[in-house]
Amino acid sequence: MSALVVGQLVAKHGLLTAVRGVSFSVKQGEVLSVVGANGAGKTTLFRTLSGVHSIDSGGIFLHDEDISQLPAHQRVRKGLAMVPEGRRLFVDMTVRENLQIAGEHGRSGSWVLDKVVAALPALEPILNKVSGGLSGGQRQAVAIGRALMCNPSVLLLDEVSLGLSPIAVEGLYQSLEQLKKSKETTMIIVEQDLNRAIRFSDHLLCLLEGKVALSGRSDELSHVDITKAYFGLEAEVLNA
Ligand SMILES: Nc1ncnc2c1ncn2[C@@H]1O[C@H](COP(=O)(O)OP(=O)(O)OP(=O)(O)O)[C@@H](O)[C@H]1O
Repeated sequence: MSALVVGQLVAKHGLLTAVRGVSFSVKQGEVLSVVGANGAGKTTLFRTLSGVHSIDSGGIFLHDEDISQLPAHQRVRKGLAMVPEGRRLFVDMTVRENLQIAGEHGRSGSWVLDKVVAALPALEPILNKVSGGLSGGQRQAVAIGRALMCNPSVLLLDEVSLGLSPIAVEGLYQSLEQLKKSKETTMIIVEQDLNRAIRFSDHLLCLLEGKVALSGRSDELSHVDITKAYFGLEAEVLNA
């Protein structure tokens, strides 16, 4: 069963069409990576899915329900949560308070504080620390924890490893692997590291200038095809 179905989605910034008729679907418990060069439309697509950017046309269906006209907070209540690029935490509050507040605004479900801390072990030693003093990797773990506290059936992760040290990225992806194994949460991720995106996801969608240039099972797509779609190159150029 598909957790999320997106049909012919179009989104604009003024006169510029950033997302041009994008369609895809993700099954419950699967991971989809959205890749593409700078300006390909990934962030606009995510902001449109989460409801902070309005669509021009097309449809977004969460478990068969059309959510495309709902405001962002109602989408969260229906089970669609986003970890935005650049983490926005309440910096004067502790990690625990940040997580608890998120829990009050989402759906009710099995993701309570203890379960979130078990899934993201990096949170345990910092629960009582003020969020403003955390490292980048710690802040990112809190941002993911906050999204989980909303009990999402679909979690959107936009460049979660941006600006983190290699060790922090490794730790973060170990936690995400754990989450993936549980099959409880469908994930759609934007990840700049193409190899990591391929390894971590079940399916891959490559955007080029707002359109789907390539999509398929991550383990069935060749590096050449992905690179070609990513940069809009012809195969002959790559092989030259
Ligand atoms: N607020 C905005 N106002 C006008 N144009 C915008 C705005 N945000 C993005 N764009 C344009 O929309 C297109 C898609 O941008 P978007 O940020 O969605 O791409 P992206 O794939 O996420 O890129 P990046 O990897 O650099 O974040 C680009 O041409 C960009 O210049």
